[in-house]
Amino acid sequence: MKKYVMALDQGTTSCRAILFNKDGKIIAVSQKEFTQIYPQAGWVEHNAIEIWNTQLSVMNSVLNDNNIPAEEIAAVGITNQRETAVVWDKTTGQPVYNAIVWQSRQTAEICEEIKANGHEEYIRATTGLIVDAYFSGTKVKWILDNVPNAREKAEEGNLLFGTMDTWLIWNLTKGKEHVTEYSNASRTLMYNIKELKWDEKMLEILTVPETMLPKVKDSSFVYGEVDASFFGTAIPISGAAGDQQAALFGQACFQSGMVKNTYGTGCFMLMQTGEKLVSSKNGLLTTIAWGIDGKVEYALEGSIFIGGAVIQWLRDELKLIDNAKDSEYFAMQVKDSNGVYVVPAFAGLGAPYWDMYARGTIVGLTRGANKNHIVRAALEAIAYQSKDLIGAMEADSGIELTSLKVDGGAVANNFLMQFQSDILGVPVHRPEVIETTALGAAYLAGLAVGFWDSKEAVVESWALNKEFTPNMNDADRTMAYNGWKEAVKRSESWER
Ligand SMILES: Nc1ncnc2c1ncn2[C@@H]1O[C@H](COP(=O)(O)OP(=O)(O)O)[C@@H](O)[C@H]1O
Ligand SMILES: O=P(O)(O)OC[C@H](O)CO
Repeated sequence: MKKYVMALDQGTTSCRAILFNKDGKIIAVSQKEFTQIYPQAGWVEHNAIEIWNTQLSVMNSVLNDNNIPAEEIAAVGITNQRETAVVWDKTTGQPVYNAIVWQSRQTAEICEEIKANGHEEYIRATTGLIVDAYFSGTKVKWILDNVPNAREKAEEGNLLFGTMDTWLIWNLTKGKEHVTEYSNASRTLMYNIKELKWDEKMLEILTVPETMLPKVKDSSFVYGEVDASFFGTAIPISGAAGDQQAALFGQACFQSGMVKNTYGTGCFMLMQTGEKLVSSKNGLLTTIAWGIDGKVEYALEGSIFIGGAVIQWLRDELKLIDNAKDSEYFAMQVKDSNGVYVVPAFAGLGAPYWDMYARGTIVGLTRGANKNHIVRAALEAIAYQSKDLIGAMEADSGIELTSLKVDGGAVANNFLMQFQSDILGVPVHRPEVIETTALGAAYLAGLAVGFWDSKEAVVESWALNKEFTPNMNDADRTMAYNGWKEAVKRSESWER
């Protein structure tokens, strides 16, 4: 009897396997971190084989540790860190280079060339994206240009490209399926989001042979089966989406104008715009939310590169805290940040600034500034960055935000949530299940195999955990936010 759907959440810092039951409740979780590789300042890479092994090991442990037979799994759904690009040899299955991570800035020069050649307008209109090292396309070009013999092999048709969904499906099906879906394709800089096909001109600009690219399918679709040799029985792989789009789905944002913000390593705010493709005039991205039954829906997105990662930095590099949770305690020891602002532009700045050369800074330090103020300012920075996006989103969509649905690991922090509500001036709604990314992937997979009948099941399973309401007057809000804008200016263009 099929009792569960297994969601694989292949995130920036860890792999998770999560089992959901029919009510959309979490039954079991297994999670494991993998290595972050920083070959040079501003570069971030992952070992794709380590990611595959880590993902497989958490799939095994979530079943074995909980005595759940694989026969009880109705389907596997995949959600993943987006844009991170891996290129591998299709005969050996070996990557020709590390996966280049979405945060990595090593393709900034390629981006400058593309801009100098006047392609920015075309790229925005065709892909919905901005010319920035963030997206997969320039990463693939970098690998082909820099790895010995890679371009030759690619032109002979021997190399394959994939984002992490594609890489996992290829491995889970033992090399039978080279496939992706709409939401991940829309982050590659190579996909035409209007005509729904790989874009010839983009492939020319990026010098990427089309033979490397996966087939693009619906987000709720049986792509293939987990090979029976892994768990003793074959399991359909029947849903996939980039993690931010999966979270939008898991938050049941099915009507135009609904917004969610996910606070993980980065911080990503998405507004669902239905079948309408809204072009941003304010530094947001246009992206595909998902494709179901051949029908594609769109979203507007504000992408912040460093969200919860600033808290990891306080823990791992500055050693100000022992664990992420402690940040709430220290922030609450002081009544404000004492004029201190942390701008965590460690990987440049994403929306709405799009500055590949910005770098992190702390401003406003005085003799009275202490550890608590810095911890508090780091948390506040996550909320300020999110506020930067709201104005842009309201202007682009013509819809005024009246509340915000949140999810992701960092929303466990009550101080952060309260400050977010204060600085936005609207209520913040935290759901019972904050793993909405995995939940979205589970639903996409379960819908394709009839485990759930319709999207209504997602709406029914959504439950409020806590509402945070604004408790700051307008003058204080304006003053605090103006300080943030000044601080951001100090970080801009630094590396240039
Ligand atoms: N209580 C907390 N307060 C602040 N940040 C937190 C807290 N718990 C987790 N985080 C941050 O949230 C991030 C983990 O969230 P998660 O959704 O698991 O991220 P991802 O999917 O990107 O790996 C980490 O960057 C961590 O520092
Ligand atoms: O690993 P996360 O959850 O911060 O998500 C990364 C994003 O998908 C990058 O675009």
